[in-house]
Parts: sequence; structure tokens; C-alpha cells
Amino acid sequence: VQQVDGVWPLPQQLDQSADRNSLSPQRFSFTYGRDSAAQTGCSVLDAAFKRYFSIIFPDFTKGSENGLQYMWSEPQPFVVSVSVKTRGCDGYPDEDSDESYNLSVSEGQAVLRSVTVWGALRGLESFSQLVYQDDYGSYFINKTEIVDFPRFAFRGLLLDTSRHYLPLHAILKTLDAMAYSKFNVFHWHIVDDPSFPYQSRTFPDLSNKGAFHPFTHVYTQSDVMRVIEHARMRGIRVIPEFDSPGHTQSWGKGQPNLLTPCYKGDVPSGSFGPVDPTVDTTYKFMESLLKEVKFVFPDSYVHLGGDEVSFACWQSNPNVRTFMEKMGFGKDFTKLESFYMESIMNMTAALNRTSIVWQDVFDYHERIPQDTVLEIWKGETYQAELSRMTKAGHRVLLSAPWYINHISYGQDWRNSYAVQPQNFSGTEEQKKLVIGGEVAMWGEYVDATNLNPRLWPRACAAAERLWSDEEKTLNADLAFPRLEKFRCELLRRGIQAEPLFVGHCKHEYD
Ligand SMILES: CC(=O)N[C@H]1NC[C@H](CO)[C@H](O)[C@@H]1O
Repeated sequence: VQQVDGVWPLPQQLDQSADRNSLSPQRFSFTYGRDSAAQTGCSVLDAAFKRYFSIIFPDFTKGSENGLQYMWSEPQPFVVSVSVKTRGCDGYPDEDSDESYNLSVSEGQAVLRSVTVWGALRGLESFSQLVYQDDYGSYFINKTEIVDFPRFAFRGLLLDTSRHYLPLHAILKTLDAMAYSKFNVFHWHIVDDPSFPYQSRTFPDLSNKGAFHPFTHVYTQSDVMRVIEHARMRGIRVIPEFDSPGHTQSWGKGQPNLLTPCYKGDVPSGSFGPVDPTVDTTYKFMESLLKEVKFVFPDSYVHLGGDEVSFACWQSNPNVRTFMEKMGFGKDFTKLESFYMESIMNMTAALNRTSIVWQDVFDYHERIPQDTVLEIWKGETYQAELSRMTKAGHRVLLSAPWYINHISYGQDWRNSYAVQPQNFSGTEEQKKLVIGGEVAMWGEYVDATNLNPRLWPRACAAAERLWSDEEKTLNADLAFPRLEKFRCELLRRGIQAEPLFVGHCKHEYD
């Protein structure tokens, strides 16, 4: 059995030898190193030990001697000893979490050392990918040395639960698959024009009237807490996005007088536009909503949106025009958008949260708090945008070339793989302001029936770009066999990942 270079994304340093050890589930265990700051009782790692045991040995349940019969030798014990420098088992991963780890696999044992439990999770994932089976089902692992850490700190994946509702299990399964590729941020684009599935405790009518259905197509507070905890156990941050002032049609169903009434001539047309930025009630509403978001979502970042605001409705409304005059904005509606966005970014800062906004906010030359992160999504000229934004001293996230809701025939993972997020004209300081990137799976044509095959393994290409060393991962042809193997591993783990090209897997999806 020739073992293909075994870990996706590629570790910074991976040395594998041909020496192989047999493993037997009966004699395999994860333990805490004597010098580990985390010991039994560490919620994140106790759960990870169980989870990875069943990932590695899916057909074996502890204590059932009906495991694989050994014809020729008494199984050797194999112990994985995990040592973590700082405890922090009950907290949340954040932008500064150290995810580095070292893994040394030798005869009968593996030693995994990391600074935090989040790094230990990354090491356990790599360890799990090193184990393989021969045709008789016996388990093996080769002698291996790994020194690893992520190239970028922010490695995100966006799901849109407004264009189509995604059942909770689909979100949890996506978090599982994200962890397999070492993604560490779940960008939950939770509401938008078509539906408002988030069940707000402050404004219950938002989902009562704005969801596709008030009972079956909502995320209750306990659903949201389950997502956050499931993510935490995998070292994944959850960053919610409440996108405004555009993309808010569903908000108007449950919150009267929030949206701008559009006019036809000098009478309301009956349709509504972006949030009405001219009335105080709007800012009172947004402040209450953001206060709730702060208490429900522990991450110190919140995404405020700010994309695709159409000015036509504002323009048609006489009250808005009066407001523009009063404020001295003249006919420039980007000034009105800026006024609104600056207000809610300042509200967010006052709530001790850092905001992320789409690039439109920057493109409108708005006054943006220096620590606000800008997310690039417009495909045409993202390199120029990277230069402009980092020149202005902002941290940026690159998503534009990773809008994988766009599909085509053939191996389009190669386009994602070819992206170089720091390949733009700028100083080294500017390059450092690229904190990472994000794969987007917008939901116009996606729901639980096609989410997984559309996401996986195509998202894995960006995962390697965001984790691995740039120089060692320049060649998609060299990556292909590794990604093919990883795709088969995803199938074995129950992720319905579509094929990259012609071929087969030992464990086909069933
Ligand atoms: C920031 C952003 O991407 N805004 C919109 N742009 C097109 C997308 C589909 O590709 C979605 O409709 C999304 O809501």
C-alpha cells in the first residue's frame, strides 16, 4: 500500500518515512502528556479524543472484541500523547489564537505538542489523516515528523441561510467538514432579502413575519447556541452577518417603518427599499438588534454588510430628499449610505465589537474605523482593491475569487488553487494587512440537497491556499493526487464530496 503524501492542507513541514507501524483499535489511545496544561476534563480535547477515535476506527466501538481479527500478531499498543502549553479549554477561539502544533509519529507512539487546545485540534486532524488501511482492513501509520502552523489567521467559509433555509444538521455537518480542512471561521450570512430565519428575542416578529415559515424555517436561540458550541469544539469562530442597509426586504415584514417607502411620483408605490436612514427609530432599532447580537454571539467581530445598496428608492422618497438637503449631501446618495454605515459601525464599536463590512463601504469613501476589516467580493479587479485598501491601512479579507456558488464544467478547483492573496503591488506592511480569506457559498441555488457536493472538495483548494506555505503549493498538478485522496477520505467520513475527475474511492458514498 503506497501512502500518498498524507495531509490536506499541506503542513508547513512534513517528513514521512516508509517505516510503517500497525495500529489496532483495541490497543489505541489518546492521552494527555504529563507536562500538559490541559488534562482530562478539558472539554475541547476530551470530546476531540472521542471524535477522532471514531473517525479513525469507524467500524470499531470500544469494548466490542468483534474488531478486526488478527491472524498473525498480538496487536501493539499505540499511544497518542497530547501536550498543550496553555489550558483555555472552556474559552472560544479568536483572531489571536495560536494554531501551531508539532507532531512526531514513531514506533508505538505519537507525540503532539501545541500552545493552545486549538493547535492541538489541528494536530489531531493531521494525525487522523496519516492513518490508512491495507486491503484487508488492517490499520497503519508511517513514521512522520510534522511542524505546522497556518499562513493566514482568518480562514473562513460563508453560508447564506436566507435565500434558502438550511436545516441545523446541514450547518453542523458543514462545521465538521470545515474542521477537516482546518477552516476556522464560519461566516453566518444568516438573514437577507428573501427571509429572516433568525429568531430574535428582542424582535420576535422579525422571524414570525419575515421567515419563510415561523416554526419550521427559523433558527431558535438554542439552534444558534448549538451552532456556536459545535463550532467551538472544532476551533471554529462563528461571525454573524446582519447585512444592512440593503438586502433587508424581509426585515420590513416584522419591523414596520424600518424600510424606506419608495415613491411613484408623489405617492408611495407600495414597495420598499433599503433601511430608512433619515429617522431616529431606525438607529434605535439597530442599536437594540446589535446589543442582542453581542450577547448571543461571543465572537468579538460582527459583520455589518453594507453591500449593493440601490439608491433609486431613497431618491424617489421626498422625506429622504429633504433629509439630504438638511444634511448638505446634495444629490450624492453615497453620502447618505456613508452616514448610515458610519452610525452603525460606531454603534458596534461602542458595544466593544469590531466590524467587518463588504468592500462597497470602502468604495463609497466612507469614514471607517481603522480596525474595521474590509471584505473584498467584487471579482473584476480584486488585486487593485487589495492595494487600495491596505494602502489606506485597513485589514482585508479576500473572498472575490472564492465565490464557489458560481459553478462550471470541469476542474474549477484549480482556479481557486491558483489565487495568491498577497499578489498585489504594495509594501510588506501592506501584505501583512491581508489577514486571510473566505470561501462563499451563496444560497440562491443552494439548499441541503446540493450544499455538500457543491462545497466539497472545491472549498478545499482555498483551504490549502489559506493554510499552507505558498512556495510549496504552487503546482495544482502536484496537488491533484493529494486532493483526490483527501476527497475519498471525506467520503469515508460521510461528507458527500463530489468527484474531481474520473476515478474511484475505496469507500464510495452510499
Ligand atoms: C456581498 C455579496 O456578495 N452580495 C451579493 N452578491 C452576489 C451574491 C451571489 O453571487 C449574493 O447574491 C450576495 O448577496
